Amino acid sequence: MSIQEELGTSSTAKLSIQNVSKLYRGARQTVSALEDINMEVADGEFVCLLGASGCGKSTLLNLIAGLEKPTEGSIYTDGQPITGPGRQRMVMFQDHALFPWLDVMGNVLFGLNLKPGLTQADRRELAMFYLKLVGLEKFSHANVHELSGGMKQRVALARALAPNPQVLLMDEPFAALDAMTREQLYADLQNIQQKRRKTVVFVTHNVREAVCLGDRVILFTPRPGRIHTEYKIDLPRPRDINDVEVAQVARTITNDLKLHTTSASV
Ligand SMILES: Nc1ncnc2c1ncn2[C@@H]1O[C@H](COP(=O)(O)OP(=O)(O)OP(=O)(O)O)[C@@H](O)[C@H]1O
Repeated sequence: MSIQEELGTSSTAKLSIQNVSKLYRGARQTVSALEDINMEVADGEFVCLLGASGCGKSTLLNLIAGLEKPTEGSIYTDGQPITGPGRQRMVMFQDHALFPWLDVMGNVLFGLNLKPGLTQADRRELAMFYLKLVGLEKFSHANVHELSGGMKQRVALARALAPNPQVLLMDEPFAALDAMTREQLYADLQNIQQKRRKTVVFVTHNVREAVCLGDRVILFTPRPGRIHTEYKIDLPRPRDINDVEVAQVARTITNDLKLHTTSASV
């Protein structure tokens, strides 16, 4: 594969989640984490999964990633059943999970090293392209411990984007950051999404964050997690989390959410 093909936007991914339930069977109890989930994610769509702690958001993300298997039902990408992890579905977690023994460039190269058909020079060029995209081109030789929390998450984002996956799965990636850093990352992520157009599934329990980022927000009920309501967010982009319109839509969703739980944040 040429570097030009690598840098092209991949654009045929679509997720289909059909009748998915997930039970965790323990020695003493069985937890029903998800029950009869049906949803589709269109190619290039940014979908936020929203709900209180324990409603199964991360479980669904792990099922889409292929890290776990549903107890019932199936998940398809481009019509093919997901049977395990794959390079077309990259995951980014709340904890950056960077390798401390590698520098910034080494971390971004990590996923690229597994890709066949690229020279080492191609890989370095691609890694630098993604470091530029997240605004860290001057930090390619920095060690992980020298970076702020926000910078670490930027490196994690560059590392997830570098293999050019069709689907990006993000599990509360900004939850541990301070408000100002988070706001900058909301702007950057929207900018990156405009340029690289991925199919994104983003887990959060922050209503405003979901409205700020999502094309669609899917609200889950608490255990067992079921889809309660879907909201199409038709606000213009780029959005700022402090926009009045974002706050208004968030207020509507929060009122719905309060009917089911008190532990989500606005
Ligand atoms: N490996 C596991 N073994 C047993 N139970 C689990 C496991 N993983 C998750 N659960 C249970 O499944 C339910 C859903 O958990 P999950 O982490 O998916 O929720 P969540 O909505 O992502 O929560 P949070 O917002 O707190 O991360 C919870 O009751 C949790 O305790």
